Amino acid sequence: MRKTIATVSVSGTLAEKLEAIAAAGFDGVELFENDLLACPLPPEEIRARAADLGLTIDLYQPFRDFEAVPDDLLARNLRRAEHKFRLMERLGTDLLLVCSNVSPEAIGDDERAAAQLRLLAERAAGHGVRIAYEALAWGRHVDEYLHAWRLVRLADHPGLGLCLDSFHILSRGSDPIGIEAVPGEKIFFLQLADAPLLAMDVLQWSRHYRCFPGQGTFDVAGLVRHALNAGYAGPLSLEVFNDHFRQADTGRTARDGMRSLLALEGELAGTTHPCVPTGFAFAELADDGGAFGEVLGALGFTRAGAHPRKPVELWTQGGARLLLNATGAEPSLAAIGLDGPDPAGAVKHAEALLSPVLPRERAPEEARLDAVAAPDGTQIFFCDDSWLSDFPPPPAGRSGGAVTGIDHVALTQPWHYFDEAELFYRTVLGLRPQGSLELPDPYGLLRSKAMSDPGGAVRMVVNIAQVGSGDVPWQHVALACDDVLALARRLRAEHPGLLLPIPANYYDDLEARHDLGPELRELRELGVLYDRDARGGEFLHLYTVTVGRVFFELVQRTGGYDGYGAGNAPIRLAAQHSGHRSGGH
Ligand SMILES: O=C(O)c1ccc(O)c(O)c1
Ligand SMILES: [Mg+2]
Repeated sequence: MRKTIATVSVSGTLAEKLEAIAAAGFDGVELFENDLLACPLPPEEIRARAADLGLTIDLYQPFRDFEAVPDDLLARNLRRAEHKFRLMERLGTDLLLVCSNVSPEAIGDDERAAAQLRLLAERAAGHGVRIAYEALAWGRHVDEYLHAWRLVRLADHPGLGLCLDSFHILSRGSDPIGIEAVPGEKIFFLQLADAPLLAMDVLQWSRHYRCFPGQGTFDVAGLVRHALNAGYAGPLSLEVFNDHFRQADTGRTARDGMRSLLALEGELAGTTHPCVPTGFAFAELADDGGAFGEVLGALGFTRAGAHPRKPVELWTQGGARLLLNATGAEPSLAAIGLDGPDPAGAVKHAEALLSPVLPRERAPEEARLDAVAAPDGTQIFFCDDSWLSDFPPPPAGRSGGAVTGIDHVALTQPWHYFDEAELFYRTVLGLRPQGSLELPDPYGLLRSKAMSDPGGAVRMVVNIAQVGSGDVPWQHVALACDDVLALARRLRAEHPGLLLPIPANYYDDLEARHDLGPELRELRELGVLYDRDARGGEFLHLYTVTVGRVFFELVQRTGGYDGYGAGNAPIRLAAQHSGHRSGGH
């Protein structure tokens, strides 16, 4: 299907927007009036610029507060419209979006509204222009798409049809099934936006929080399916008003929009995700050649081998595999390896969704591994077992340590790319969002979203870099343990400075909330955090101090616990900040 996007959806000047939109592969744009008014180029030149870039101008918008007005106002509104029609001729576009009247002067009279819309369509036809009428969710009298359709039917003019906008329909909880009753040729345009579920006035919600399909909670694909069933054959057009998108990189947002439409098309075609990962193959830590060794040794990891030609070491414990890559960089989490049934297919899928595929020679070892860059720059490798053969076989026998594998990894996104990250993990890796949280930090608020495969084998937590709190871009690797208390006991005895201290107040409160009995004393002594879910599943966890940007979490899940101890995160954040500050930062 043709893919278009409203110019309001991305940042920049109109010239920058058009360039980025074309580069992302869109076929055309909805030209937003403000972008035109603020543009120094005459309409003919905008038209030529778009054409040079291979873009059509599919629609001009919005035209406001036209219908259902007193007669004297109608004359003025028609004069305003005439000006738009002439402008549209110069722009070479033939579809004008008219949104339902929000003015207090509008009259709640369908006959009047329809007659005036018909008149508008007649005048427009004289300029080769058609009218797409859209019900805004906050329209004065028309705020529902089926009401708009009644007016269009009543007006009965071939140049008058509907503009359907998924936000206005789904934000009000209207059932989109009614779209199927509209003849496809009367749906002149289809605008798509998703949104997070927020309890607020629809106008504020629409103007600030819209996002691309797949980034929110609406079933946008389901709505599109109804439009296609009705016979709609026009473009799929993104129309997003979003405070973050207005500040983000233009090209990046445009590519993200295209990724969203490609994924939506895949959903419509019923293609299931080809390559959901089945587990963590490894996490790769970059350091300056020794920063992590001491911590990993203390945690019970063994250095299983070194790469014959690269400064990369493999450290293992149980099923957890960590690669230490002496790049000379600040200690950080550089890459994640994911196991899956079809690594080559996974890369092809990622590439089709516009993920940057990283050059082969940047693979951490010789096996033919492909990687793509996640939105925060972390390399994601798609693996089978072959990479292990680059290392000498690990020593036989179990290490006897408490760590059994990697439970989850947490990455930090720049705050204006949070939605991009969610879409990436959803569509490229096939993970599902588990929940979104806002966690208090001593110096700000941390937004956090957990994503997981259906079986919980691959869990990723996406955090937003904190604004106004010193911008600490921490990342962490959480290691699953079979006896976290035993490990904590050993670490407290042998490496007293390694673990993050937890305040006594936390345990006093824990005692009040849960009847933990003697276990509480042990948690308190060992500085282990605790959480319990509604079904009695339990989570015990603790943290190491931070090395560069990275810290380790040690976790133990029992009874089907599926969360991340979110209630404890503020305690951890405060402890980390105080460590940083007393540490001379
Ligand atoms: O917020 C608005 O005013 C507005 C304008 C045009 C649209 O197509 C829309 O969905 C909203
Ligand atoms: Mg709209």
